[in-house]
Amino acid sequence: MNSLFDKVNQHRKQHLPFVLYRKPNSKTVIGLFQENDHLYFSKDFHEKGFVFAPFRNGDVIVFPLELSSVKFAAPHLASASDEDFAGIQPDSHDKEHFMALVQKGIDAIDQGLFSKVVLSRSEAIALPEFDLEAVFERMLQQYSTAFCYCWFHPKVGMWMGATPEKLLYAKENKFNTMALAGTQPFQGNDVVFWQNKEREEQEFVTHFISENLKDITSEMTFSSPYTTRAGNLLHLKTDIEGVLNTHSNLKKVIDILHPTPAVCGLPKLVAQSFILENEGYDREYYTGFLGELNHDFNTNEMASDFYVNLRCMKLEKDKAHLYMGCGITKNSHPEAEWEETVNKSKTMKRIL
Ligand SMILES: C=C(O[C@H]1C=CC=C(C(=O)O)[C@@H]1O)C(=O)O
Repeated sequence: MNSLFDKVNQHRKQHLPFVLYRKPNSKTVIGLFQENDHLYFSKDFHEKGFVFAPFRNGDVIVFPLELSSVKFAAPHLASASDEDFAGIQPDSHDKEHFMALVQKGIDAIDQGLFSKVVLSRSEAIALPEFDLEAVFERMLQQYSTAFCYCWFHPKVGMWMGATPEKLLYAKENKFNTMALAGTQPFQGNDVVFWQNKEREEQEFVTHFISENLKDITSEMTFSSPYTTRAGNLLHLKTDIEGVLNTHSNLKKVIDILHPTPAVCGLPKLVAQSFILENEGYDREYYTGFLGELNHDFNTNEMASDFYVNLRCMKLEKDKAHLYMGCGITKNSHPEAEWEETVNKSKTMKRIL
């Protein structure tokens, strides 16, 4: 990792953009270093490079391959600990505010405005000392099955995260994605019981993908939902794969999938307006997506590999802003949803 971090430190000093990432279950860390400080935006996902997209429909930033240098590292990491972690306690004001927001979401569902909405909050924590290399290594070590990244652009800021959710992998006309939703803490048990609330919340996502990709695919297969672990949390997941038909292209698939009901809601546009009007803060890149665009940096093949930006934080000089949300359905309870965000906040708190 030393020479990779020499390059990172050089780039940070010169205020130049870079991204470091490691794919789920991979041992290789890839670094992409843009050699100027322009902000480039993708035009219909035709470029090759690394994209970073916000939650709201808007400009998708790309680090273009032809303007960047690439470096690899294969760090030796100690094995992760399973210790429970209490973490810094959030403010009681935040709790009241979030529970009121969840109640408003439940009321809107009862009034028939939408059937699911994903509501979130952000929490700032002080970081008097921050060692990027140490934090990044802890993230790799703790979350071997996540997509781990650190992304920086001098005109946007620094973001870091360890997300369990793939948005889309596409190569030629084949693709795969997942429906990930429903959360409970990992308690070391082999047999896990899921309530109807979580099952329904996850089925919404699977159903949305199946209904909406139908017109641009010629084949699609779905696994049964199964339990998957992300750090100290468990989720329900359905694997989805298929073949895109000739009416399709990458832009069309992304426009359909993003933002999925795992981070936004159903129907998508009403849920999104409710979020924008009521959450009371700007999600920016949280619940956006990021990843390789039209280029697999490991194999140099033409493929795209995008992840949803979850379990992430925005880093400022002496502060980190953490972001976490949860799917609200008619059966949600504000207190339980609050606890879920507290558990999700530990993903980043644990490595700081
Ligand atoms: C919106 C988040 O998680 C999503 C992904 C998995 C499980 C979720 C849930 O159980 O609510 C969310 O849909 C987040 O972690 O901030």
